[in-house]
Amino acid sequence: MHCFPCFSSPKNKKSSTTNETNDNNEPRPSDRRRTEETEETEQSEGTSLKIFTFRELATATKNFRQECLLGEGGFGRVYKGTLKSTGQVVAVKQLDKHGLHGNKEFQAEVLSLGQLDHPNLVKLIGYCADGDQRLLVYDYISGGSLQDHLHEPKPDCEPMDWTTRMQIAYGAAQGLDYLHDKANPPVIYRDLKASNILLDDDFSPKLSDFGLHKLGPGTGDKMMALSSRVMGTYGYSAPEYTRGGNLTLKSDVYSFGVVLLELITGRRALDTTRPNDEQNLVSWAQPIFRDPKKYPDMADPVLKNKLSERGLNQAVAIASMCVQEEAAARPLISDVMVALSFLSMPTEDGIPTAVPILSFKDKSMSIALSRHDSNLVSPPPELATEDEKSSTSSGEESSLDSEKESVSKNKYKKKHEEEDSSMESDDGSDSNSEHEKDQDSPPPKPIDEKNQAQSLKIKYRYSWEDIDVSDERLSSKSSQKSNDESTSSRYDSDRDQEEKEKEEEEEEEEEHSHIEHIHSSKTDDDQSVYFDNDDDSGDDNGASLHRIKSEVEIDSIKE
Ligand SMILES: Nc1ncnc2c1ncn2[C@@H]1O[C@H](COP(=O)(O)OP(=O)(O)OP(=O)(O)O)[C@@H](O)[C@H]1O
Repeated sequence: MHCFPCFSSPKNKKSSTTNETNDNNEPRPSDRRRTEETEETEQSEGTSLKIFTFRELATATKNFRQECLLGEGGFGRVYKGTLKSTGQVVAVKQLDKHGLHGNKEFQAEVLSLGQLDHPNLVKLIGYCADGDQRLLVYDYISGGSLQDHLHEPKPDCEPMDWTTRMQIAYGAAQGLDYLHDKANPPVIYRDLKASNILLDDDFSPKLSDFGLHKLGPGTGDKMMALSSRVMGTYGYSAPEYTRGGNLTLKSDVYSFGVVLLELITGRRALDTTRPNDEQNLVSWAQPIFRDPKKYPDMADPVLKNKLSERGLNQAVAIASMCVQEEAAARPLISDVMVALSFLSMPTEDGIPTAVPILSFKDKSMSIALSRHDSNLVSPPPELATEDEKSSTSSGEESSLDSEKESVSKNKYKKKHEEEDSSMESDDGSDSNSEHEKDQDSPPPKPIDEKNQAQSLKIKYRYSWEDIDVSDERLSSKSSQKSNDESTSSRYDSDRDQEEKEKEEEEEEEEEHSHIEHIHSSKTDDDQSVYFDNDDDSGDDNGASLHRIKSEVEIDSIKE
């Protein structure tokens, strides 16, 4: 049993002022007038967002009283409140004034935030823009943050069990996948960390604080110097972001990997109370990633063997993929999400009976769901030592995957081009053709629970691709160039192998003609662009990472 009430009481993290008589928060005459005129809260046109008066929110939070203060973050103070009109309990975020925007600008940003809706995101229910006051009103999430539960548990609270941890990771991955893959345009979270993952009463995670960077300090008319808010949070920020401000969807994947490591180890992303070489969680974990035998030593001691070694190995493997130095080598969050969906399966004894076998090779991650008693796990190729690489390739999972995964980036580049041209219809709708293809294919075949030798194989392929996009939301320009240069040199070296790969491709097609493609949960939209070019470069060095194709197959494990 976990005890959420431990974290339900309001807390004051940074503020020491009492707001009862805070002049700044005094309702303005115009607010009073509006409240008197309109009994009901206005609805923002075309959205479900409510427009609150300052007075309504002042009433809800007892005039922003200290006892209602939940805490203070990089964007301002957050108060717990109860809306008088509906009785709904809300969290009211009062944005700092130095990030102040004009009314129109603020509303445009808020309206786009209001479109985001997913069970694993904290729901924005409304806002207030009155005079120089900017407030956001969210659903109140009663269970506290992951940070509270993992790192600051109350003495009478039991530690979170393994399955719960994996379920939290899975839910957080779903929320992030929504922002990256489903939101249009995609949203880079920027500041994913344990304190921004709020937990509901049933431990369902909700990501908070997303999409606020345009409203907070560091933006707007009164631009501040590069603030800690803009630079993310140390210990969670991807190296490319910390070094040069290069921000992509893969920076979020890095931060996610750090959170997953926290869940696995029970350690903080940054813990200055530990010895020097253990203070930064990722730096501490990197050498261990190379030695799967040491994975059990990484597990949070409070879990005391109440976890499956296989599950642990797989979770560590996923985390190690996510926190790789090279952004391009990190998996997409959608792939991480699929892997975690298996690891988070609840079982009676808390030990999953089916765990995915992951393998990582040539920018490709395969996941096989197996009921075999295999503890095998392979770290990403970038992390494996030469010895490990060769031993992995002779292991069981290698027999599952090696034949398919030896195909190089160039070959997939070619395939992708073919797919692109065949998918583009006259009206430009490419998803329909795939949909039609799906309708023609045989219906999904369920996994046979009794067939121990059956596996579910999900395969994602990546390829380097020349691309020309300019969505600034996908990347900042500053240090993209170095990324592009390194990718294009790799791309060149691949060309030399073209003939060999052609042969491999033909062989592979023959080998797998018998495999029944039962289901594909991915659409062509998944062939997304994850890096954009340096617009200023004007050359064709900009190579981008594409996911070419995902497949889900049921196949027999070869013994
Ligand atoms: N919707 C919400 N429901 C319940 N509590 C919330 C909600 N949003 C924020 N809080 C709490 O309010 C406090 C301040 O949150 P906020 O997100 O502003 O800052 P933070 O996450 O602590 O720091 P940072 O701004 O650096 O991310 C935290 O304790 C947070 O858990």
